[in-house]
Parts: sequence; C-alpha cells; structure tokens
Amino acid sequence: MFTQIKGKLIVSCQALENEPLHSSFVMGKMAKAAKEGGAVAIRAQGVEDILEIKKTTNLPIIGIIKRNYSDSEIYITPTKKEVEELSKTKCEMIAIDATDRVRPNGEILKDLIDYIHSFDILVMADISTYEEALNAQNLGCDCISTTLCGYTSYSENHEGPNLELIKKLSDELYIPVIAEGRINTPKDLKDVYENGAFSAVVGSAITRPQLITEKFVNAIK
Ligand SMILES: CC(=O)N[C@H](C=O)[C@@H](O)[C@H](O)[C@H](O)COP(=O)(O)O
Repeated sequence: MFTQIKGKLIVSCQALENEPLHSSFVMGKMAKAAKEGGAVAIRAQGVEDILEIKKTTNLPIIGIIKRNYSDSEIYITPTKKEVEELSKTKCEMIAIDATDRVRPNGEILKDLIDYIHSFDILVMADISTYEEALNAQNLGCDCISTTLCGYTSYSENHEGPNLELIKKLSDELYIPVIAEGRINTPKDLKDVYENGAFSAVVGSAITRPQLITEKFVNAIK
C-alpha cells in the first residue's frame, strides 16, 4: 500500500449523520469520482461506506469509525470495539486517534495498535503534535497522519496545513508522514509535498460540497 500512495493523492470520503451527503450510496459515487480524478486510495468512515467504496472503486482503504464516548474526547476509532468492526471490512489500514488524551474505557494506545496488527492491518496514527507522532512511531504504528493538528486544545491551529510540523516530522521520523487536514487547494497539496510529506489526504475541499459552497458565498459577503 505504501508504494501505491507515495507522492499521490488520497481522498477522504466522509459524511456523518448530520451531513447532507450522509449515505453509503453517495459516498460510493464520491469515491468513484475521486478515483476517476486520479486518487489512489480512499479514507472512509463506517463499515457500510467502506464496503460500498470497496465495491465501486476497488482502491485501498484507510478505515475509521467515528464514535463518541462520555469518558473521553477521542472519537476517531477510539476503542477495540471499532477496530473489531472495521476488521470485517478487509480495509488495508485503520486510522486511530493517537493523541495524548485519555482514552475511553481506560484503554491503552499500545494495546489498540497491537490489536489492529493482530488482524494483519496497517495502523495510521492520527496525531496533533510532534511529540505524539514520535510516541506513535515508538509504539509501532506504520505511519502517522497530521489529521488532528489544530483539533486538540493544545495543538497549533492553522488555516491551511501545518507545513512546519510536516517538515519537522518528515525530516525526523523513519515511518511515512502523511499530510492531512486543511489541505484546501492544489497549492496546499504541492506545499505539503515540498515540505517532505510521503503522501497526502484531502477531504472537505473535494467531498464536502456544503463547505465548498460556503467558501464561495463568504467571498461575496
Ligand atoms: C479532525 C477530523 O475529525 N478529521 C476527519 C478525519 O477523518 C475528517 O473529517 C477530515 O475530513 C479529514 O481528516 C480530512 O481533512 P480535511 O477535510 O481538512 O481535508
């Protein structure tokens, strides 16, 4: 999978219950369109969407389940329960929240990583800071993604991708660094590659038309 995604574009196709495009059928079509446009892999949320996207594209999938627990802020593949559900989809990689925050049910990050590996599935660590990325590498994750940078109370919030962090991580880590989060334009994508990213995930700018529309509307306010 890493040879396939190196230097290319991964598209995130996600629409939760509260979003207008929430539907596996629609996400399947969205992923098909992404493939036609040249995407080499898809990041997707939920078992139904993943199965549908596998059917429509046959591309490698980074699977996640977003679920809220009352005892933790973590919501991207938070526990073993979500991993077990994802393992049945035959997705090639599972992305998990690898931030420093307290996990639901008192679970431990290392156990979750080992559990994913026990299914022969790769682990992508969604991090928000340099230290979390280093920790994820030390715990045996296969790659890290900058997904949560700006989404934890203690990480820097940038309007576009955090190029400084991407550069530092790409220079210092030995596992692949995937740029993800707020890559809003083709120029942002070029920038993350110029700063050493191994691969990159683009979501909202391609697959959330409500947000794309809003940007146009804001431009004429
Ligand atoms: C923070 C969080 O929950 N991010 C989610 C992770 O799966 C998705 O909602 C994002 O769309 C994805 O990371 C891609 O980022 P962007 O949509 O900015 O291109």
